[in-house]
Amino acid sequence: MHPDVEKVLLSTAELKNKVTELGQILSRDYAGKNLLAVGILKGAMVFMADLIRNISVDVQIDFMAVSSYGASSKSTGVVRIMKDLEQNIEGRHVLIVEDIVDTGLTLNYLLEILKAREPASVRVCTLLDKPSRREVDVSVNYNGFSIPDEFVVGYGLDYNEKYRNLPEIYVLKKEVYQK
Ligand SMILES: O=P(O)(O)OC[C@H]1O[C@H](OP(=O)(O)OP(=O)(O)O)[C@H](O)[C@@H]1O
Ligand code: HPA
Ligand SMILES: [Mg+2]
Repeated sequence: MHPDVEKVLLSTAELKNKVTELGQILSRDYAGKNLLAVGILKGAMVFMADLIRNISVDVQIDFMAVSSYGASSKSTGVVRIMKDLEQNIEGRHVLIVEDIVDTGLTLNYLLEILKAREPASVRVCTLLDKPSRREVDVSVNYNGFSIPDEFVVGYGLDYNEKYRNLPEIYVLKKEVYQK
C-alpha cells in the first residue's frame, strides 16, 4: 500500500463487481436509446473506462472538464468550464459520469448548463457519493457506493493531482492534507 494512505476503502474486487452491476443496469435502462456518456475529467476517467466496457448497448463518449477544487481538498464554490463537449446534445440521452459527488456544487452546475442545451434526458452516474457533505440538493440516478466523510484517493481520484494511478480506493492519511 502507498505510505500516504491509511486503509483500503474499496478493493479492486468490490470496484469490479459494482462497475459490472452498474453497466448491466445502464444497458437495461438505455436499451433502444442513443446514449452519450459524458465523463467529467479528470477524476472520472478510470471509472468511465471500466464502465463503458460493461455497457452492452450503443454508447458514444465525450468529456468535460470543470475546475472547482484547485489544489485544495475544500470546495471554493467556484466552478469554471475548462473543456466543453465536442457536440450538440440537443435531443440526446446524456449520462454524466462522475467519480464522486461531495458538496454537489460541481454536479449542480453541470446539470444546469447541460439541461439548458435541451437534451432528451440527463442522468447522473457516480461511483461514489458522500451524502453527509452535500451543500446543494442534486439528484443522482445511479450510485456505486455511499461513503463516509473521509478524503479518498485512487482509481482516478486525486489529492493535489497525486494518487490517481492507485488501483483501489483508499482513505488518505489526515497528516497528508492537514498541515
Ligand atoms: O461535489 P463536489 O464538492 O463539487 O466535488 C466533486 C467533484 O470534485 C472532484 O473533481 P476535481 O475538481 O477535484 O477535479 P478532478 O476530477 O480533475 O480531480 C470530483 O471529481 C468531482 O468532479
Ligand atoms: O474525497 C475526495 N477525494 C478526491 N477528490 C474529491 N473531491 C471531492 N471529494 C473528494
Ligand atoms: Mg480532484
